[in-house]
Amino acid sequence: MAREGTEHWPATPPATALFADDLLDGEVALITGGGTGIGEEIAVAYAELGADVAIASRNMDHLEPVAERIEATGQSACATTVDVREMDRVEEMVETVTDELGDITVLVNNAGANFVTPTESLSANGWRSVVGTILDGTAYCSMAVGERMIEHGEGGSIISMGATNSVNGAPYHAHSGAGKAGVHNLMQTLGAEWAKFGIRANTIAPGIIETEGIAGAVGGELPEMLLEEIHADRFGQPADCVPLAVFLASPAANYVTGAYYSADGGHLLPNVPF
Ligand SMILES: CCC/C=C/C(=O)SCCNC(=O)CCNC(=O)[C@H](O)C(C)(C)COP(=O)([O-])OP(=O)([O-])OC[C@H]1O[C@@H](n2cnc3c(N)ncnc32)[C@H](O)[C@@H]1OP(=O)([O-])[O-]
Ligand SMILES: NC(=O)C1=CN([C@@H]2O[C@H](COP(=O)(O)OP(=O)(O)OC[C@H]3O[C@@H](n4cnc5c(N)ncnc54)[C@H](OP(=O)(O)O)[C@@H]3O)[C@@H](O)[C@H]2O)C=CC1
Repeated sequence: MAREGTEHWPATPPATALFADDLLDGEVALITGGGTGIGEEIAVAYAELGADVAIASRNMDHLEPVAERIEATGQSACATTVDVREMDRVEEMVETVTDELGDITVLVNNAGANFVTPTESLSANGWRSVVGTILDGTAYCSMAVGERMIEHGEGGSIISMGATNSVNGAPYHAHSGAGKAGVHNLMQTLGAEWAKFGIRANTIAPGIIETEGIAGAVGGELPEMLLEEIHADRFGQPADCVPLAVFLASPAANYVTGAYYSADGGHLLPNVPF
């Protein structure tokens, strides 16, 4: 089974082959969870298109190599540790990024957590660990960055990673699905409330994207049987999520807020005729 691309569902080309190379000139982007998986792809693509890029997560070992990739494009990088579940740490992160790179104009709430478990086996701490990262983390980062965007007075773009598991519910994803549903609702609220400040807030919902994170979440390899539910007949790659993230950060999306875009190869579309 081809994973990178198939005849009818080819791999998504690199951002530099799709967008003008100065599209994000002058932007300062902060990407939480930017040291791995989808966040890493977005971080490097933003830098290749002219943005200065900050990346933040709990483990500096994840961040340093990506900071080097960002700097290799000629843009400035900032790598700083944070646990997005703690508001004080989030405030420190925003302070550090602003001091090092200037006012943040694009926030990507990409830090995420998941593990697949029967709900009857989920402990309160397990619930908090995932919902805290997904929903509290997205809220804390949006509030801390949004406050500064409002003060700065030049608008901005907030992009959050949702997930298709939040749309219809998904067995064994109680914490993740509920948290991601909250993320989309939060982006809609911020899109409405902060429109008067020129701040846009949108959600990208990846389907099943092959990353080490999801492999860990399902306890190993993605089961091949999942492909039966995906019309594209391949799992997604991190690069499949990048064009939406570039679009939403760019002036091409100047009239787009509160929107929800899936990149899922048709995963949510019915596959039976009834
Ligand atoms: C369609 C796909 C949708 C979305 C996909 C993605 O997001 S892919 C991206 C995915 N990427 C990532 O997930 C990357 C980030 N993920 C992580 O850092 C960890 O996986 C984390 C989410 C557990 C948080 O770590 P941490 O150090 O903060 O926490 P901790 O280790 O201290 O555990 C806290 C509690 O959770 C419990 N628990 C844990 N595992 C299981 C399990 N399998 N089963 C049951 N329970 C489990 C653990 O027992 C404890 O509860 P207890 O015993 O005290 O009552
Ligand atoms: N892969 C998939 O199929 C799907 C992914 N998504 C979402 O896409 C996003 C990226 O996922 P993906 O790239 O697959 O997975 P990864 O596990 O690679 O990415 C998650 C990132 O979040 C960081 N992170 C986790 N917890 C925290 C925390 N408490 N504070 C700060 N950073 C944290 C991790 O870094 P560190 O360990 O250094 O803290 C890591 O870089 C997530 O929001 C995920 O929920 C949604 C649907 C499907």
